[in-house]
Amino acid sequence: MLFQVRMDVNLPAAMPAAEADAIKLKEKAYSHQLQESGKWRHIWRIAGQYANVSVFDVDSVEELHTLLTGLPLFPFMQIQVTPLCRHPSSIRSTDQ
Ligand SMILES: O=C(O)C[C@H]1C=CC(=O)O1
Repeated sequence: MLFQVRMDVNLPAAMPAAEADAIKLKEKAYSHQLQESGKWRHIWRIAGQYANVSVFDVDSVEELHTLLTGLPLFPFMQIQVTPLCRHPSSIRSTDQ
């Protein structure tokens, strides 16, 4: 099951830089692990914003929920989830 996920990050202005850097490092490692597993298919920065658009390939909505709530930055994110299905005009398989 494919889902588009938009993540908008809002770290508190009062958060010490070292704490923010530590969370971002954990987030990067978590994200790399999920990208390597194939669960997190795409991640794109939204130009000019501390936000991304990602595509997740998961077995269930519950799995997506578990992965998203496990993000180290989850407490500081607004997340929008959009289910995706194959477009009839697409020349690509869902594997690409
Ligand atoms: O920077 C972001 O968009 C937030 C988050 C998502 C992956 C990651 O490494 O950080």
